[in-house]
Amino acid sequence: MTASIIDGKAVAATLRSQVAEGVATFQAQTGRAPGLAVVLVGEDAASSVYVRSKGKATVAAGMISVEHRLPADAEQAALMALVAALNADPAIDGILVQLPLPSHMDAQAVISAIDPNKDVDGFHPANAGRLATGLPALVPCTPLGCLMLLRSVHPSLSGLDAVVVGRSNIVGKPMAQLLLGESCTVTIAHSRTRDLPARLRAADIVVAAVGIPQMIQGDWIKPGATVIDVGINRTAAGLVGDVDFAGAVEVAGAITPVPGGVGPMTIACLLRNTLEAACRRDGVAFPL
Ligand SMILES: Nc1nc(=O)c2c([nH]1)NC[C@@H]1CN(c3ccc(C(=O)N[C@@H](CCC(=O)O)C(=O)O)cc3)C=[N+]21
Repeated sequence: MTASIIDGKAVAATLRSQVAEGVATFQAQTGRAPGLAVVLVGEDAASSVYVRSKGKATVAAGMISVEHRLPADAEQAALMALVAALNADPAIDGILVQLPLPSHMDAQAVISAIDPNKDVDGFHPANAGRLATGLPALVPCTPLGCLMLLRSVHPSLSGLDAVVVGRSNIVGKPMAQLLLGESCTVTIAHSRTRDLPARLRAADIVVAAVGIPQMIQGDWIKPGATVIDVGINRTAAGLVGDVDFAGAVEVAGAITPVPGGVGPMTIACLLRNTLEAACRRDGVAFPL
């Protein structure tokens, strides 16, 4: 069996055009465009890749894109002051502080300082708690994008066995919450999990978010399973995921490529979340 390739670029393009339509309606209703502020502290390779595509996509969707750069040695207080100013800025609907932050900064304190209503990353404890309790929340972009890709393969996920590999606050934990909300039976595996291959061989859905290049082998995949690869690892061989694609594509039913899978969905979902935050702030209907 050879898996079908899930075209994240195409699904993301559709979502982006839906967001652009929603932005036009929002502008007609409110007389303004949604605004997204991205804050970068220092230089990080992954963050720079992300920011390049994101700025273009924000403007293409008809939104206002604002970028703030602080030097790598900036004081925490300077970043906190910037976040406070963006919280108070009526033209800004979404605030994204690029992670990772330099090690002298307290990332959790910064995330907690963002107005939860402008937290388009969905990383604020208020949004994490709302997601976990089933309340309306801004949902982290990467897991939301993964869910949309899964839905493009499985109109219903109810009762399926899902294994999320990775337990980060950014991907693994919110991904597990979303899958639970879809009535999957969810396992979160991580570096201390015993016999990961055996657990994966029982999984209808695998979401790989470990950050180890090509760690998950093809013969760990259940025949016909759907594999979502969140990994973006730069290696000598180029950009690779957390899954050994060449092996897994021979066994899986459907699989995301790297690049062209989850990455483009993360950016499209960021635009979606920015429109959602703007609609909520202005009390107009969110069309998506
Ligand atoms: N607060 C915060 N939120 C984030 O969401 C966040 C962050 N910080 N820090 C950095 C990481 C990284 N990230 C990516 C998103 C999309 C692609 C992406 O679109 N990748 C394309 C192209 C990759 C390429 O060609 O280099 C692809 O996978 O097809 C990559 C990386 C978001 N991040």
